[in-house]
Amino acid sequence: MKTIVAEALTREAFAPFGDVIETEGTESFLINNGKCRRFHDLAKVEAGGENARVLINIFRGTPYPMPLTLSMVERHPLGSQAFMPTTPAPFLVVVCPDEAGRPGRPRAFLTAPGQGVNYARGTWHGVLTPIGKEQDFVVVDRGGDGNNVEEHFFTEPYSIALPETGNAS
Ligand SMILES: NC(=O)N[C@@H](O)C(=O)O
Ligand code: NI
Repeated sequence: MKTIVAEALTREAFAPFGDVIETEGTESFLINNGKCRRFHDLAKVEAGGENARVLINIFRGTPYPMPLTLSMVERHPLGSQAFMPTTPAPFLVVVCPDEAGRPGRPRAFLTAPGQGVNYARGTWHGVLTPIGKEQDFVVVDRGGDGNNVEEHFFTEPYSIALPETGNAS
């Protein structure tokens, strides 16, 4: 198996795949008579196709052993998909560039506590991957008619390792 080591998630590194959802380095302004700070327009929500609408969901993810055996990635051709953790624990994000309709070599990112991600429409990604314990996420994605998931199974799985030695499964 080829091993890929996760890198720290940054807005710049993730830009080809979507948005990093965090307050750091973003525009914000006070609302509610100064009692609330709005961190505004952090990610691009896309919902295309017939009868498209935006869904707000909660995903309760079960952790995966590390290093992760990545045998499949998927994408959503009709909309974006955002994952925002409700607890400040890091999780694993895996994405692939698209190469003529097939996923290229995966890239893995370890989020900082509290960071979320928004996969741009059609971005190849691994499924939700918490680390070490069950974690809830607010998930914003697309509902409506038509099929919004395409899966790709690798002929040879990849091993996705965390940057430090914390890869014990
Ligand atoms: N299938 C589903 O809703 N979840 C996946 O899209 C995922 O990215 O985890
Ligand atoms: Ni998905």
